[in-house]
Amino acid sequence: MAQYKVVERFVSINGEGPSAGQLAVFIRFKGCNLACSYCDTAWANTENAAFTSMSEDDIYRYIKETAIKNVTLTGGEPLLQPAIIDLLKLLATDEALHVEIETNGSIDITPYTLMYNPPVFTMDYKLPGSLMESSMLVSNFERLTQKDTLKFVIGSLEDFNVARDIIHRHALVGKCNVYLSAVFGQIRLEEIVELMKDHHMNGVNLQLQMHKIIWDPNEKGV
Ligand SMILES: C[S@@+](CC[C@H](N)C(=O)[O-])C[C@H]1O[C@@H](n2cnc3c(N)ncnc32)[C@H](O)[C@@H]1O
Ligand SMILES: Nc1nc2[nH]cc(C(=O)O)c2c(=O)[nH]1
Ligand code: SF4
Ligand SMILES: [Mg+2]
Repeated sequence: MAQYKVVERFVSINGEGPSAGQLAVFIRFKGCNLACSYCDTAWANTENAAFTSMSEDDIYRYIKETAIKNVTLTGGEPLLQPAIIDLLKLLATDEALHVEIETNGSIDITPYTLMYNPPVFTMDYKLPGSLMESSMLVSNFERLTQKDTLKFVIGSLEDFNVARDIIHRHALVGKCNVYLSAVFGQIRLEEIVELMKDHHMNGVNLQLQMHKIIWDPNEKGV
């Protein structure tokens, strides 16, 4: 059975995305192919980050032990785990679970959208301030459905303008959820709201990272 590198696992309220405010069990995988300027989990992406090697069965057993229905797979970049499709297929057999995956927009999600009972995707589009925009795979937009979310993490006016242009050009509102989030501590939330008002951004959600409000923003495992 395949092994997965898990850097942390915990139960918390989901602070982000379409299930924000609900309890979720989090599995955070090691390693990422990008290096966003603002990454709040860069520690999980270093070569020497401590991890637990877990099989699909180990992960599934842990999830069931928590008795929590919502599962969030994150990282690092979860789609880099070589056998992630096997884990997703195992979790998909359990209709009682609601599985979400956070992915960075650089990896083709097609195989994971075509499977039986696919997970809910929150996919980032990395904006200029991340310094990772050139890695974005725009073809992924076509794979997102109404249950999925395309998310833009904004750190500047330039980021906002690029996000707005992409939302408009690809007619994303109505195709999937569209979320704007702030690079934590880098831009005032009022500024984003004013920009949303100025540009009549109907159907777009501003999301806060609730866990960074509830707990110390640098706290792990929450
Ligand atoms: C740590 S990433 C892991 C999943 C995947 N690698 C990705 O980037 O989507 C989870 C989410 O946290 C967001 N994030 C990371 N650092 C952040 C920060 N400093 N402020 C706001 N959001 C941040 C990412 O943009 C992403 O949406
Ligand atoms: N509470 C909490 N909710 C989250 N939603 C997405 C997270 C992530 O790091 O992907 C996250 C996280 O790290 N903590
Ligand atoms: S893609 Fe996600 S995990 Fe990777 S560096 Fe960017 S925010 Fe961090
Ligand atoms: Mg996080």
